[in-house]
Amino acid sequence: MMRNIIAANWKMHFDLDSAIQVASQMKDDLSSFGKTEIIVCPSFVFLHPLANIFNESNIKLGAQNVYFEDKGAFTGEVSPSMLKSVGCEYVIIGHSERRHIFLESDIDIQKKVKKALEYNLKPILCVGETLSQRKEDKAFDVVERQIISALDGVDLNKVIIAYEPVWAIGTGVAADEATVGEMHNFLANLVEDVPILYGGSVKPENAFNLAKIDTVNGFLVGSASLDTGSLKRIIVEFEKAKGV
Ligand SMILES: O=C(CO)COP(=O)(O)O
Repeated sequence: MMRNIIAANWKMHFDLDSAIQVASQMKDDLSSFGKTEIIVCPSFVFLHPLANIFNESNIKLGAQNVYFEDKGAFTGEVSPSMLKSVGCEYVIIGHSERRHIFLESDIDIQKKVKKALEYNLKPILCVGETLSQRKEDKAFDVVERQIISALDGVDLNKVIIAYEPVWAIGTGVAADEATVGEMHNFLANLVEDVPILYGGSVKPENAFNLAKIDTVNGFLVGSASLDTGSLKRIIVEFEKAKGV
């Protein structure tokens, strides 16, 4: 049975007080979900306090980035062992905002995936095409290249993939079900037995229909994950669609 996973990407939101408040609320409100794995990915600076909150709950902790060296003179970077030491189990790697705003290359992302796994930190690898790549009919080539490059020689058992079409992120309009289904089926053939999440404007209103797609094994949720109520409704819709 494929795992069901809902991951929350908080991006660069909240201050310490509000992060603690929302996390505590999530711990209380989301503890009844047993069939869906829940992963919350806050800013680096909130990882440690949130690890204490989620301790002994069903919510796991993820970071939003990691560096590909063990340690050393890399001002401003965060190593996998640092993340492990504060109770982090997962890490988002290759998010489109990292690729496009911070110019991370496929090679950077490959190195990050490998280094994370060396420390038993589980990567949530993000892939996805831009609008112009889709218009030029290159979506499948782009996503395949991103996957093959990032996962070259990697033990797939510990990896989660998130398909996030860049043009659907933060727009309020998710990719339609046919588009998501087509890409998820393609990915499921490319990397068998790896959970594949969809991300890009997931909200309570579209979660059910997206979750109806067999090869959608969960969601990576941005803005709708900042509010416990909407994240809970997404999980409810997801579980309803999956019949779990
Ligand atoms: O980038 C995303 C999750 O990683 C998606 O963000 P939104 O859900 O805000 O579109």
